[in-house]
Amino acid sequence: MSIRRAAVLGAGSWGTVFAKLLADAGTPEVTVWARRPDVAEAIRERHVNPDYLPNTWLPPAVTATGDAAEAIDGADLVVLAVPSQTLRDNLGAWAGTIGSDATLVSLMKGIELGTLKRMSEVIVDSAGVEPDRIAVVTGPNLAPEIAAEQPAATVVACTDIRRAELVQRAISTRYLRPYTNDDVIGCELGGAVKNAIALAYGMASALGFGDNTRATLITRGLAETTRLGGALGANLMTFAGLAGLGDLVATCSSPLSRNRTFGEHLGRGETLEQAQAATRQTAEGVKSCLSIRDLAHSVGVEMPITEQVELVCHEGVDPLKALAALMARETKPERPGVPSTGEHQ
Ligand SMILES: NC(=O)C1=CN([C@@H]2O[C@H](COP(=O)(O)OP(=O)(O)OC[C@H]3O[C@@H](n4cnc5c(N)ncnc54)[C@H](O)[C@@H]3O)[C@@H](O)[C@H]2O)C=CC1
Ligand SMILES: O=C(CO)COP(=O)(O)O
Repeated sequence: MSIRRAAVLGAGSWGTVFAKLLADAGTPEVTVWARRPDVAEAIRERHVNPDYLPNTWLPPAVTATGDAAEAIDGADLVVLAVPSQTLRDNLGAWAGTIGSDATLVSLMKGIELGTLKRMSEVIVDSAGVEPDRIAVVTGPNLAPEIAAEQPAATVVACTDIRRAELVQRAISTRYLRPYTNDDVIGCELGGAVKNAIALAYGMASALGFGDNTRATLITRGLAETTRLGGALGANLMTFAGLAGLGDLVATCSSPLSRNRTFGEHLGRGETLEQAQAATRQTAEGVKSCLSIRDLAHSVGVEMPITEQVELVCHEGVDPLKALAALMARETKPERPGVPSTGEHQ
């Protein structure tokens, strides 16, 4: 079985590149929903998204509309590519038009404020679909690099292996190699938390700290992600894979990352508002650091880097002071509570 018609809801960086990917992998009809009619028209008429990817030509199979119902009509694959914090409202308006056996794909990397839900949980709530119909695509996938067809890998996480394999086939190209994974919780947490850690990494970079500091942030960032995952029922091995370490390293090390770039602005002493004005792009970690911190508190897990990122972003704490607070924490074993032998070694 293969996808005949796909809808991609959201014409930002990743949504647009994902539409190209589906077309390159052989989906005959891919319709993008763009919020702005001029963006829909440019994609439809000129096969380019001038705002986000002006230098990427979109294949003929990709078209666009400003009417979400038109994009969704008859689609057997519905891809959600909007900011995490607007998903519930967006999907609430679209849910009734989604086919009863369509597979939903989540590209979002965030945790909802207030409900503390992962994106697939928000989809279940607002579209009223069973979790088995939702596949999460996540991994080290900076949109501009995938647009340029640079080789990369990704993960398709779904509890229904048949649907995971369907999506895997639908995005498998000579430049993207998708792996399946049944650990939806771990894959979504990896994608959401790495954005908060990339903010810290950006701050440290702008403050002039070198590779020891950066490697420490990546490694301890992964440790706190894994702790949260363990408490929420994820498979801990997921965090050593593409959706965990892979995405964390790509996002922290890339100047293309919006989260890292946002962190650099904060590290240079800008306020949240100044950094927002300077970047004008979605940096998911800025809001999700709040919900991730609250989620961690709700299950009694410590996430010191995420907590300090939240303090810098939302309480105006000086990034240098945040770093000093991390360094002054009580000393402890590297893996507290993990036995010296056993499955987690
Ligand atoms: N850009 C990237 O390299 C990657 C992004 N992601 C994730 O994919 C998700 C979407 O990312 P992008 O496409 O890059 O986002 P983006 O910010 O570039 O685009 C978001 C799209 O959603 C639309 N939208 C709909 N309702 C909106 C509202 N109420 N407020 C603001 N925008 C609204 C915007 O018009 C825009 O077309 C995010 O969760 C991001 O973390 C995941 C992998 C790679
Ligand atoms: O998720 C991403 C890469 O996998 C994109 O990261 P940014 O949102 O920080 O650009």
